[in-house]
Amino acid sequence: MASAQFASFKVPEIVNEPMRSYAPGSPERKALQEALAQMEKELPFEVPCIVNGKEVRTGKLAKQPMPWDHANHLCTYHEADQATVASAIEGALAAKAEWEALPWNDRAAIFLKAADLVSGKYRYKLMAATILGQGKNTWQAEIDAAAELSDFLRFGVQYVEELYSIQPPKNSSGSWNRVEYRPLEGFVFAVSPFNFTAIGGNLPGAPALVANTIVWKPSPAATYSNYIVYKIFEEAGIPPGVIQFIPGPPAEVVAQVIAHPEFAALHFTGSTFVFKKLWKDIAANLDNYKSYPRIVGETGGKNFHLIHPSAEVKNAVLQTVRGAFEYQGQKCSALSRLYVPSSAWNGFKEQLLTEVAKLKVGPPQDWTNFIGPVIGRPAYDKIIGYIKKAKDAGGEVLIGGSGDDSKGYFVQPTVILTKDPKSVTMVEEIFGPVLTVYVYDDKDYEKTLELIDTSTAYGLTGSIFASDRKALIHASAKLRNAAGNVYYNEKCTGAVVGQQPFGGARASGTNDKAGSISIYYRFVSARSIKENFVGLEDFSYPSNLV
Ligand SMILES: NC(=O)c1ccc[n+]([C@@H]2O[C@H](COP(=O)([O-])OP(=O)(O)OC[C@H]3O[C@@H](n4cnc5c(N)ncnc54)[C@H](O)[C@@H]3O)[C@@H](O)[C@H]2O)c1
Ligand SMILES: N[C@@H](CCC=O)C(=O)O
Repeated sequence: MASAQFASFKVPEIVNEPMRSYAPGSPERKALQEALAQMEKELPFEVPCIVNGKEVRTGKLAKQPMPWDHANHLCTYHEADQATVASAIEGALAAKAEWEALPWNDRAAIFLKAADLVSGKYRYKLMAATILGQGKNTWQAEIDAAAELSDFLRFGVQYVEELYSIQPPKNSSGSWNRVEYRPLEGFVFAVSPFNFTAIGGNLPGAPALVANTIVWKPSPAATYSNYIVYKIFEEAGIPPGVIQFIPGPPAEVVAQVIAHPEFAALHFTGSTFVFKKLWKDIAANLDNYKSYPRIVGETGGKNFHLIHPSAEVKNAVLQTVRGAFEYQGQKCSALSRLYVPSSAWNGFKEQLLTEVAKLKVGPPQDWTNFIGPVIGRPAYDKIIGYIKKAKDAGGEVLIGGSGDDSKGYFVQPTVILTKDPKSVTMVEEIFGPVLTVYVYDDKDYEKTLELIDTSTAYGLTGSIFASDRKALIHASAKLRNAAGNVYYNEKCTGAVVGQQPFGGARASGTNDKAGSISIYYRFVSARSIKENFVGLEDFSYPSNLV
């Protein structure tokens, strides 16, 4: 039976998923409340591995504790053992031929349907899992699990449509040139972080959209929300084997997968330390691979706000509060070093401390809390340890500085004043609600630009606050390589798919820009095709004639 053929088609118009307000009395607040109550009543859930569309229960159990109530867990999950990992890889390779052969419009339709399931039928369930399991408040869960995830899926279709349409502009007479965007040979390995449910979906989703098959290891601290994402892919029509869901002990699972000869690409988001380790392990295994693996990794940050003397203080203060403390500073983009001119410091400080004092800390499902828990015991200890190190190095805690781990992992929003712009909390990624301030002498503005550029290994995000346009242009030029996402008079977090392609260079990653067309190039292997229409009459050239 002949299948439908489209030489060309138009994908539906893609727009950003509108954010819902969750204001008191709104239908979305009621729906989310119901989803949370239902989930709290039914937990803990049991999560299997999924290989070739079938649930695998290895019996090797691990828990995803809830960070606001660590005595209880959201789910128990079956950790992939060696046999499960091996069958996930073989199954992904076996599923490849049929997935590659599926017409593009059908693949696109599956992802558009997945987006609608995220933003519709499963919106509140996904948000509830992100709130209870990853400790996001409602607004942060809406940004992530509802809006960003559906945006990744929908805009992805638009970007791949654009990519496939990039064709050679010229043809010699009697011939026709085309470029075919093949998926990579082998399978793609997605390793995702805890802090964004959307990134969990995008790491396997983006390479699958361009016809790769994927082995996906989610973060242990985001297992349940990521499992729901997997089930959404399945309901949307992604065939068995195309995405293999294998939670498990990170180091063991990852080592086994990247040792496979058909490992074709790593799609990673997480810490710089782990990414560097994986890159070295892949390099050490290079002779065993069929192809050169593609390595895509978006990693840590040490993001800055630079306040110019001409900045509008109220806006700079409020953007600083959001940038540093939303989601407890657990965004790769979170603000953690602030540079304020001495001429503005007194007023700035007063407003900053007044606003920070208003931030309410507590369980994420309580509507009034701005700050929830940090993700777990290691994170809590690390953050408290950094506050101590900063104090030991002479830093002055202006507000916060303490935590309470008796029920959940709560750290008070903390502002530290330092006289040393290269002190530990000005240069190392903390990944918690800790902001360090360096007050620069106005006459040292140029030196401060140099400091911002050179004092950390990272290059992810940064913001410049100035009302003087010349100052903005100058600082932006000087800090050109200090951030892959730079903002003017706006906080350094909150990139939106389709609006600010996201990622940074230096130690922050390969800067392949999630949420843009460029990420898709990394997961295709182009083939140039030249077709000749006119046969040769003779092998010799005119210049051979005498
Ligand atoms: N640049 C970005 O776009 C971006 C986005 C989100 C998070 N991040 C970064 O991610 C980090 C926070 O996320 P995280 O705590 O989940 O990161 P992480 O590095 O601890 O974990 C990321 C993934 O790697 C796995 N992993 C951990 N240790 C491993 C090991 N030894 N061997 C193999 N795999 C291992 C984890 O299980 C997880 O799946 C921060 O550094 C943050 O800046 C970056
Ligand atoms: N894209 C998000 C950060 C993702 C990393 O954690 C932002 O721009 O705030």
